[in-house]
Amino acid sequence: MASHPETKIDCSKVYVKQSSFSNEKTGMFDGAFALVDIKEGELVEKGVMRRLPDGFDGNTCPYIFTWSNERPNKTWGMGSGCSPFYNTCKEGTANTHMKRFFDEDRFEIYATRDIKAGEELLHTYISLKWRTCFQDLNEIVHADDSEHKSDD
Ligand SMILES: C[S@@+](CC[C@H](N)C(=O)[O-])C[C@H]1O[C@@H](n2cnc3c(N)ncnc32)[C@H](O)[C@@H]1O
Repeated sequence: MASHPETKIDCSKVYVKQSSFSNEKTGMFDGAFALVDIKEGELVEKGVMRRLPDGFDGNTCPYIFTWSNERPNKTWGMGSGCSPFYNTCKEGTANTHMKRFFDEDRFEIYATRDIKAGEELLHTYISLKWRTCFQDLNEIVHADDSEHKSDD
């Protein structure tokens, strides 16, 4: 699909619909999906980040991004395009990775393996383990790990 060479936002390979993780038990929610086959290492989506006002507490909002390496994090951002709709999974299992350019307030999302058209796109949230609003989600994502641990 054609895009302007100077565009800062390109999510033309991605679409958003009801997530494959969504069901009556979890409640209905959306996710980002590959529109076309995407090769390992290929750019999936790129976009810009808009910083939220000082004092905004991102611990309470799951739709915005951790936008610094400082911990505890105080800088949060609103991502363009389909970026807010990517759901998450545990480390090492995601099919995409978000590269964050904090100095330029922009991001690029790359495929970590070949992705088929129609597959849900996932990346491991860097704040999954510590963000208050992800506490339940972190337990869901790592549920298998705790089952294995209790078996030990
Ligand atoms: C950044 S949003 C992702 C888009 C969101 N699903 C939506 O419909 O707007 C993060 C939220 O998506 C849901 N989510 C993300 N990954 C999930 C998963 N693996 N299983 C269940 N829910 C998930 C959680 O509600 C989480 O707080």
